[in-house]
Amino acid sequence: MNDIITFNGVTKRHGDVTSLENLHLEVQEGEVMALLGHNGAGKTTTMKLILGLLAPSEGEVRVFGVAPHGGEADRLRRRLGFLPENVGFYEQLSGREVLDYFARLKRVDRHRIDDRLEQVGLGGAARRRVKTYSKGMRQRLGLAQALLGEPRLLLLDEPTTGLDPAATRDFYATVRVLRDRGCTVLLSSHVLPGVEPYIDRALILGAGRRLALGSLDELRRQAELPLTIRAKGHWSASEPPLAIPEAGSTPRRLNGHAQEFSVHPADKMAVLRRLTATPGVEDIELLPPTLEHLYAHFSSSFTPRGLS
Ligand SMILES: Nc1ncnc2c1ncn2[C@@H]1O[C@H](COP(=O)(O)OP(=O)(O)OP(=O)(O)O)[C@@H](O)[C@H]1O
Repeated sequence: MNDIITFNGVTKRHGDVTSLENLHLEVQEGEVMALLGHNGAGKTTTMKLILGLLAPSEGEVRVFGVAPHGGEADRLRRRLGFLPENVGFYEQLSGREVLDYFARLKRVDRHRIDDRLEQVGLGGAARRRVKTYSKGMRQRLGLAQALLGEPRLLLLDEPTTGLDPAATRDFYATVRVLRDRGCTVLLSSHVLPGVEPYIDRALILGAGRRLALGSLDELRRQAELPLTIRAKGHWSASEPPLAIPEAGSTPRRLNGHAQEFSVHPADKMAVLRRLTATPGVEDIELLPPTLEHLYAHFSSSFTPRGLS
């Protein structure tokens, strides 16, 4: 696989403030990478370095093999699509007119505007004024704007902030189609449950430093957090809780129909074997740590700026 983005020991300083410190990162062609971190962790700085809006203080950034703030910047920017946080549009224009305006600004083919609107599910609303669009439709118009010129790399800064779960799902479903067509996507988000099903890997930043990097499975292996095993059945309040010695502790009783064990990953199979052989257990659910659990785990290992 080709690396589309490479950060090699990148540090960015603004006077006394270090917004990114010695970051090493490779983003490969066709992957969706999430950039996660608290406010001020360095996510926007990372995006600005990729866009060539900032130059590194130390180290080297390469995008499609070239330095984004160097002599190739203009040519490179045509291969990038960017959806900034809080994107704003002229309310009186239709979605189609907004895209036409951006296509002229970007000097890209205006004949593909209708395709872009269809691609993000706004074909039917193309001639409606933006002021009549919902928040979800505006974000999808922002995505259509980022797709002008058919970029091979998309940068999405907090693209689903303020969207409800259904609109978030629709937005990321569109992003997944783009990924399946070979587009590389880097997105930042605070809405972890919404983004979890759609990402290939996550980079967790804390105070400008890399705290963790990997796929969900890799992060789970690194974190070694317990998983939840839920046994389902019918138990009366007077019955004792299930006794599963391999689990190492007594279960939490959720109600008369479910009991939950917190199990170290290494003990998972032994607990499952015991539960399947236990009378009264009718069903078993496995709940691995979510992206939110992993994020909390890795970000608990650093001190936020100003508290050290
Ligand atoms: N031009 C600047 N001058 C001084 N400090 C800056 C500048 N740009 C960024 N910073 C600082 O660098 C740190 C990282 O900022 P950045 O905007 O990259 O964070 P972020 O993770 O995107 O945060 P948020 O989630 O709030 O958008 C912050 O402490 C910020 O105040």
